[in-house]
Amino acid sequence: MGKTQKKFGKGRLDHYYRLAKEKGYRARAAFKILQINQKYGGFLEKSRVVIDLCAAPGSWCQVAASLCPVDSLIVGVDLAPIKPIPKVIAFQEDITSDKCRAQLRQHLKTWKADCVLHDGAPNVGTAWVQDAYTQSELVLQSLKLATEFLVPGGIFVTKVFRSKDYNNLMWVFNQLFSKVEATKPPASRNVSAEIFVVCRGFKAPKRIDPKFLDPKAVFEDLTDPTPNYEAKVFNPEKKKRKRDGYEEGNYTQFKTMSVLDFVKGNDPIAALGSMSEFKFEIPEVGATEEPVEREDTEQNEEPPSPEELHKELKIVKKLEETSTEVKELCKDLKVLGKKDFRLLLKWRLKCRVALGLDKDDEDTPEADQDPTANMTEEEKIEYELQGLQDKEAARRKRERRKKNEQRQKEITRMQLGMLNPVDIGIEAAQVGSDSLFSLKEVEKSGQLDTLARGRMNVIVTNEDAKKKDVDEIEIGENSDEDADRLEDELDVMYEQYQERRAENDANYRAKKSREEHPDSEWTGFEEHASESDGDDEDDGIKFDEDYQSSSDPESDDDDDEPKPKNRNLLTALENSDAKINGLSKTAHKFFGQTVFKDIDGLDSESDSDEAINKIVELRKLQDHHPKAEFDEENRASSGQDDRNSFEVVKEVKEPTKKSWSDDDSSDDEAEHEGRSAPNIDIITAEAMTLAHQLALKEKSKSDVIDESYNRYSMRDRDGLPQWFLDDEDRFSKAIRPVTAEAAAAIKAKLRALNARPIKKVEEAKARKKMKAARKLERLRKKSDIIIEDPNKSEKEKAESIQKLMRKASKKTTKPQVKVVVARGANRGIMGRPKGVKGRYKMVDGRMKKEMRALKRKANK
Ligand SMILES: C[S@@+](CC[C@H](N)C(=O)[O-])C[C@H]1O[C@@H](n2cnc3c(N)ncnc32)[C@H](O)[C@@H]1O
Repeated sequence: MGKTQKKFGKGRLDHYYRLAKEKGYRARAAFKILQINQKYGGFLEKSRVVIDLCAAPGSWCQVAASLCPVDSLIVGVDLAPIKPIPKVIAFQEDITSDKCRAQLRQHLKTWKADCVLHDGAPNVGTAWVQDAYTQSELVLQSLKLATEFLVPGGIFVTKVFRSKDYNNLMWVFNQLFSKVEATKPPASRNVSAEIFVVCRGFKAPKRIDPKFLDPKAVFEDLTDPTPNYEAKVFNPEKKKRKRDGYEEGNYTQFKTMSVLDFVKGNDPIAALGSMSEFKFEIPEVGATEEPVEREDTEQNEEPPSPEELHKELKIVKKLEETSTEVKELCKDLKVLGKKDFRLLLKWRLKCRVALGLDKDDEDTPEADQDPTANMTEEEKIEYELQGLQDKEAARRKRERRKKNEQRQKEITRMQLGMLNPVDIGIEAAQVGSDSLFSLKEVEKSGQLDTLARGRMNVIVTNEDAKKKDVDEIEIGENSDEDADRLEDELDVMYEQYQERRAENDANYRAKKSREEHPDSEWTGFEEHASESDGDDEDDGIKFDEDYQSSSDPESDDDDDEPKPKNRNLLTALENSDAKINGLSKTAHKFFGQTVFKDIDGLDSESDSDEAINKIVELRKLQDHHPKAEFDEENRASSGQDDRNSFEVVKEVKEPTKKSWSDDDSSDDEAEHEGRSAPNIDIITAEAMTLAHQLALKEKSKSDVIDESYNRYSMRDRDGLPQWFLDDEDRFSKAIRPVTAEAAAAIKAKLRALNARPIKKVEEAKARKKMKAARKLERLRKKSDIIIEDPNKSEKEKAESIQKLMRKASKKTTKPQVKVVVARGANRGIMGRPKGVKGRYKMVDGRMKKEMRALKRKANK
């Protein structure tokens, strides 16, 4: 098989490749040094001694041999053998070895080099095994040789790669040379990360700090001193293969640390991010791979003795907070989640208090570290005021959070039917004032009976009545402030992580928007109560608008402003004139829908809930005929209500069979327009299975309701962080059965959906149709005129119409535009080019190429 030539990237055999062949250079790299030499004043022409490090196959040596003065000494060295070059001494050696240095010395004798060239790159030669050094280390090694052999004022040319080490290298070059410039000769491919640094004016210091030439010192000095371990929680680093091997002296990925170091260290997050285990042992000297800076011991202070450490460890172990859970968590830090980290951080704070490193907020005598000691009277007052304000704000925030959590919990329970109103009152009273309301308030307002009798949506709280109790909650929480702060930071990071995900992941965005606009079913009045502008008088209890805004546990966190205090606990609304024909506004709106318009008697004042219940029942029976005449008997008004029955009323779709059908044509959509409930489309195999089961009467409604009460539906979500809930929603959910038929149905449905033309095509077709219709209309009008013309005979009329029709059916073709490339005879001419008829367009020959290049650039 013949050799195939690569056409792209580095493998492309380009202009310089051919030129090198032409000129007899061993590599196209020759042009790089030629161009550098030209740019920097032809230094090779003035060099009598040149050392070429990493010279194989030897093109730089060839250039040097051709440019340097006739009797110059040119020495080339490489790991790979270099075929002999006239006027060049070449030998095979590793430039990082002492042997190489010795050989160079041997060849140079007492001379010094005017110029040291280095074009080394690991893994490009043939000596793969020896090529252990990284490019930057190789550069530093070559610099080392250069500093040894260069004359004062000499030139060092080296190749470097743009990497994180680049700046460090440049810094070192600048210390040793008076002029340092980076350049990329045209012969160097743009796709290559290489650039060349030309260091002129070697300073030839008498003594060079070995650190300047020590790869460890040069490349590690400037590494980020404080890695952000916190960020690692939500921004895990992309795992890279350890191509460089293990860290020096650390041949394991499992890192341990003594709990004492964790507790005493001032960067617990770093420890949590980098360690694998916290050991309940005293720290050995040098045992931790990453030495921990301690807050408690000053740099020059004596380290604690082993006895002291034992004592401290004992205290930590005996601490009440050092639970089995904490111990287990310490065993494998790499598998912990945010909640576990938080627990460990809290535990650390407690340990610090126990070890006397921190003071417990509760018994900290403020005078101990009185920051106001050096303040003027005015400053003191301001300081105190500020402190009070901060405290008040924090208290309010905590208070609201707790309140909301409690409310949320109770409302969820009530919605699930787990509580009746009396329970709520009792529970709230037990919990304290930080709940929905206090029973005393209810009693005072005289609404206790009303409350106990009926079902309610929301109970309004009286904020003032609670204030005195809130202070109690505050106790013991100050010590958690640090943990709170960390928690907040993590929450912010989680939000940012979600934003980033939303930006990059279209599926995620779609899912979110589905969550925001769910195709929820209408489940009765209560769900919509909050939307009805506080008109939900069904229970005789006013819906507090404030409540609505504060019921979102997240909404209040940023908002420290106190809410308006119009929270009268209960407001009797029996006499409210908001009722319309005996129905609440919501109910009135509902029965105002077209499906009810033929049902007589709904307007009558005597129509009460029982009649409505009957409607519901009737509709259930009639299912297919919602607009059927309502029996006279059923219209009779009757006694008192059982409002709960509304909750199960669902909108009945007209043709029932269509609700399960896969046909979602536009006609169908039009049919559904104007209805209150959305056109529910079955898109998952689970839903399809359920639909089949319901349709085949394998399952009843009550079965479905029963199934919805499972261990997942009763989950307590209050107070849990969003990231946790998101995870739960993803992984901890009921697995619904799927039948093969349902899966096949969904598959077929999706196939049909995909087979449909896209919107644009449909639109284009519609436009075409519309144009044709207009044309036809115009023709019709014209032919009408012809027919009505009294001066024409019937034959003439027929002919004229036929002519019209022929003209209309004639296909019109767009005039073609001829593209003329402006080259050769056409270049630079004004006006129509010779021999071109009709419409034409002059184009630049390069345009196509350039457009492509621009596109490529934009895509990068
Ligand atoms: C890009 S080539 C040099 C091309 C050369 N300048 C020319 O014009 O022909 C890089 C060379 O660096 C050499 N090299 C890599 N590591 C080396 C080392 N430690 N000691 C000596 N040579 C090394 C490789 O063997 C390879 O031949």
